[in-house]
Parts: sequence; structure tokens; C-alpha cells
Amino acid sequence: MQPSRDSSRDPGGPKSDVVATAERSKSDVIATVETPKFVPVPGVPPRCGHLFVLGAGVVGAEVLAQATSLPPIERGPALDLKVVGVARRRGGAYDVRGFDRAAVAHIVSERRATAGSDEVAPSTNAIDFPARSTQLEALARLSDPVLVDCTAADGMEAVYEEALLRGIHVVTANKKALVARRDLTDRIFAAAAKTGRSFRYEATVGAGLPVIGTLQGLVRTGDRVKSIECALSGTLGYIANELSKGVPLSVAVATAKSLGYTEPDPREDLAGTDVARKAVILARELGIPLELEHVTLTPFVPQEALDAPDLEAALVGYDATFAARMAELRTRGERLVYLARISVEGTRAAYRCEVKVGPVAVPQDHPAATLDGPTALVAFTTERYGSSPLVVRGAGAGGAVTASAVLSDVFLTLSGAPVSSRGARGVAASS
Ligand SMILES: NC(=O)C1=CN([C@@H]2O[C@H](COP(=O)(O)OP(=O)(O)OC[C@H]3O[C@@H](n4cnc5c(N)ncnc54)[C@H](OP(=O)(O)O)[C@@H]3O)[C@@H](O)[C@H]2O)C=CC1
Ligand SMILES: N[C@@H](CC=O)C(=O)O
Repeated sequence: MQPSRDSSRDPGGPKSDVVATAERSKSDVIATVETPKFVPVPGVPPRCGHLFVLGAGVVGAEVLAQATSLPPIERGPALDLKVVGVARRRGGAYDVRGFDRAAVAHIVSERRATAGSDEVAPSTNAIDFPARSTQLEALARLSDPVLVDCTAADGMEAVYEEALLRGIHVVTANKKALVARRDLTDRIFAAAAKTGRSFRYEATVGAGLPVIGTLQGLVRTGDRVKSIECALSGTLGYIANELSKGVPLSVAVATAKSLGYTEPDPREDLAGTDVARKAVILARELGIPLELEHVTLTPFVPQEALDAPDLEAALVGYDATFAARMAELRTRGERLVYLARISVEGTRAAYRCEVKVGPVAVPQDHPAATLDGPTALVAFTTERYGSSPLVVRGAGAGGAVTASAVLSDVFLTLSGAPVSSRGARGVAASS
């Protein structure tokens, strides 16, 4: 049941903020804004989302930690979360009563304690969490069930479709199902439409940054997107910065991994595949039926390094090459950045879309040259944002920021915000 937002049932009434701060300093009172305060209605339990989290790594562990230590609700509808399931490669746990912070910390630390050599060779097989159908069936019986995917598993299209058809909402940080063959991805959206359940994926592009939501807002309001230029790899942004400070390539990659910026397999970052996936997700939001193989992709490091069985050793072999390249760029007053550009020309009926992803040397005053650490930047040039693009910028990788985007998606889901019908009018709304 939806909690009431009836402030008249608050004994303090709409001015309760002022009453609540009356004993604080004078400046506190002056700064107080008189907004209605929504308090839980006695006898009406908060609406509670039941989460089943797949993956307890960098992102999953943070999702679990944040979901089990939510700040008290002061304003807005009372929404609560209960983590009832966690699944990893090495098994999982399910308890309909929910896990508290200590229990999820135990589940996460168990993973770390038992992490063995296979941690460096992450499985990307289709996820097969124990008795999947039985667990989805159990989850579907709870109120507001949400499946949260924090793995990098392949083949999740079928899992999302099954969950949605069972009436379970899906929130994902995993890009792979969104860039599967278009007909397979479409089945996910069709299942969501059929059951009226929500499928959200803000964390897949730009981690915690509001990239998908911003683009959906432009598309939904009839703007016409002409190009999207972006530095979308927190990992490659971080590595390029480190290189410019004289840090060897192999060290910068190892540090990016230890900081939780890379994909489980850093080859996916270094090959540019991760950025290509993000570009495809954005293009598909525009209604363009793009497949990964349509992206013109240049890797960040040579293909031979990516093909080597021992990536770390292979990267050491390129340390000197990259150092020399950086020195040369410095003398030219340029910076190395890794960019994606999606450009769309023409009308909705007849358009041309080009997607290019690769390393670029840019002058020091280029917006992407000013990015620090794992910062990402996305610039939307549209009919409305013609001379001054709409820019989204901030940390583009890392567990904490990504987890907050995942949980924001969960809260949007629970608050019943309308779900996107992807790519409806983006290409040329005005044509
Ligand atoms: N790190 C970041 O900054 C961001 C990451 N993402 C995305 O989030 C996802 C997770 O990334 P991250 O947390 O860094 O990765 P990790 O490698 O740290 O964690 C992955 C987790 O998924 C589990 N897992 C992997 N494969 C399977 C499988 N086939 N079946 C069941 N469980 C599986 C692992 O199990 P086990 O614990 O047993 O090893 C692990 O708990 C990825 O899809 C990534 O692209 C999105 C935005 C930003
Ligand atoms: N490995 C990715 C993480 C977010 O998607 C990146 O570095 O951007």
C-alpha cells in the first residue's frame, strides 16, 4: 500500500520544520524553509522493496551496504528496502526476513576471504544462481520485488525477461544485456511493457552520473539529438591521467583495478569494448538499432597486449612505448583522452548515425583534457542545446557512486515513476 503524504496528520502541521529547529541557533531558524514535512502515518507501514542482489563485488557490496544503512526518511513517501537475496558465482543466500548490515557484511567478506585465483579470470557465463526459477518465484511473491544485477555476466537478457514476466522489477549496472542483439534486448522491454514492471539501467553509462535519465528527458520532450561526445571510461580517464604524470602503463592499470574502476576483466576497458557498449546503449536510447559491430573502435592498448595470456606482463612490455608517446604529446601541448562520439544526421525517416570510439590527442584546453582521475564527461548537442551543449560531468567509475545510481533506480521504481519506452522519438523528433 502507498503511504499517505498527508501533512495534516502531522501534529506539527506544515510549520513543523520551524518548530523542530526552534531550539537551534538563530541562523538555523532563519535558514529554515517552510515546506510540508511528510512523516510516516501511524499504522501505515512504509512501502518496502524486496531486493535480490546478483553480485557482491565492487558494486554489489556497496549496493548491499547502502541498502542496509539508509538514512532515516524525513521527506517524501516512506519507502524502505529489504535485502532478501544475494547471489554470487560461489553461491548465495536467501532469507525472506531480510539481511541486516552485519549479515550482508558477512556475505561480502566471505567472498573476499574465499577469493581465489579465479578472481583474476572472471566468469562471464550466463548467470545460473542456485535454483533460479525457484528463487524468482519466491521473490515474485513478495511486495515490490526487485532483481538487482551487479554482475558482469553474459546472457542476462533471459534472466531479466523471466523476472519481468514474473512481475519482478529489474535494475541493472551490467551493460551486457542492453547491448545484446537488438531483438534479444527488445524482449526485455517487451516483457516490462507486458507486465507493467520497471526495467532501469542508469548505472550502465557514467556509473552514478545522470546520463540515461538526462537523455531520456531530452528525447521524451521532443528535442533532437545531433551528437553525443563523451569521455565515458572512468578507468581510461584515470589511466591517461596517471600516464601524463609519468606513471608506467602497467602500474596505472593495476591501480585502476585496485580502486574498483575497471571491469572485472580490465581487458574490456583497455580494448574500448566497455566504452563501445555505453555508446551503443546511448544510441539505442535514440531509437537507433545499432549493434556493437557497427561501432568504429580503436583500442586504448595494442591488440597484441589484449591477446596475451598474461595481460600484466604484456602491459609491462608497453610501458616504454606509452611513456615515449606521453612525452611527445607533452611537447605538443596535448593530452591523451579516450572519447566516444555518436553523431546523427538526417531525419527520422532517413538518418545516418556514426559511432566512433578511440584514443585521441586533444589540446590542453579541450573539455576532456581537464578531466581528473576517473572523471567522465558527456556533452549532448541537440536542437535546443545547439551552441552550448548540455554537459554531465563527474566521477564515472567506482563502487560508491555506481551503487547510489543503482539504488536511485530502485527508489524510482518503487515510487512508481513512469518507465521509459526506449528510443521512441529521439532521432529526429522535429522531422
Ligand atoms: N566498477 C564500476 O565502477 C562500475 C561497474 N559497473 C558494472 O557493474 C558490474 C559489476 O562490476 P564490479 O562490481 O566492478 O565487478 P566485480 O568483479 O567486483 O563483481 C562482480 C560480482 O558478480 C559476481 N558474478 C560474476 N559473474 C557471475 C555469474 N556468472 N554468476 C553469478 N555471479 C557472478 C561475482 O561473484 P563472486 O563474488 O563469487 O566473485 C562478483 O560478486 C559490471 O557489469 C560492471 O560493468 C557499472 C558502472 C561502474
Ligand atoms: N569500467 C568502467 C566502469 C563503469 O562502467 C569504467 O571505467 O568506466
